[in-house]
Amino acid sequence: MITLEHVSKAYTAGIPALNDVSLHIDKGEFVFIVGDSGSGKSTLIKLLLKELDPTEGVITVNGRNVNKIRRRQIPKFRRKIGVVFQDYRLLKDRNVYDNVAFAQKVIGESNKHIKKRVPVMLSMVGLAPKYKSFPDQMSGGEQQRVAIARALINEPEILLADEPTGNLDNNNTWEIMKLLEEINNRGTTVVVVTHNLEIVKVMKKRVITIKRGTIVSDTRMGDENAN
Ligand SMILES: Nc1ncnc2c1ncn2[C@@H]1O[C@H](COP(=O)(O)OP(=O)(O)OP(=O)(O)O)[C@@H](O)[C@H]1O
Repeated sequence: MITLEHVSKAYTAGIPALNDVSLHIDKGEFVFIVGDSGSGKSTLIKLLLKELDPTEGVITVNGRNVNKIRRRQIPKFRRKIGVVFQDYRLLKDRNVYDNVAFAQKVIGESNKHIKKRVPVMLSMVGLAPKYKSFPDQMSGGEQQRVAIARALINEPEILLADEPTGNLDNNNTWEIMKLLEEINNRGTTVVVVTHNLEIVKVMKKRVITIKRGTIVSDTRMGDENAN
């Protein structure tokens, strides 16, 4: 599903942001990526989305060698990857329905299909009654749910979440984590970048820790019992 083989990324001369990283994430896994600020987590996400190219190494996502994807093939490649960010990135001048529908419009889905599909996604994230609300009228947790619905509406195989609970209080953080777990239980591979070690501890998933651009540990549920 996701494979990195000896991947490095240097922005400038000096210590690379990622340094000889190899990892494999299987279809259906739920993985946390943790590490201090500046350790290379966002760089890794950008490489997976082909927003950046590696300086060295091979990246495979959904069976495609990302290095070999041509510029014009990038939109199609990204369709199979849902992404959510800390700051939600919703369209402020569009309501909830339109924000979610937008992801389908850009890939040319028919209005008929969109009208059926958007309410299904909004129900899944618990926001069906709020379809007419605008982002500014919603809590952070609700906005993140809209972002998740938008990320999933085109049925991606992978959901990448970069600090999805970074702006949320404790309650909303757990609600979003439960939702991500549910999405994973339905078969989507979920990769969550976070600073929040509390959630990582409680969720008991695979945890990849990055330090100064290198993977320093990769543990699975239950491994931590040894400590
Ligand atoms: N566009 C860029 N140009 C030059 N250096 C960059 C660029 N983006 C990131 N870096 C550097 O690469 C390293 C890794 O950054 P990255 O954003 O991947 O870290 P991070 O783990 O996501 O940090 P944070 O948790 O603060 O978001 C840092 O030293 C950062 O300063």
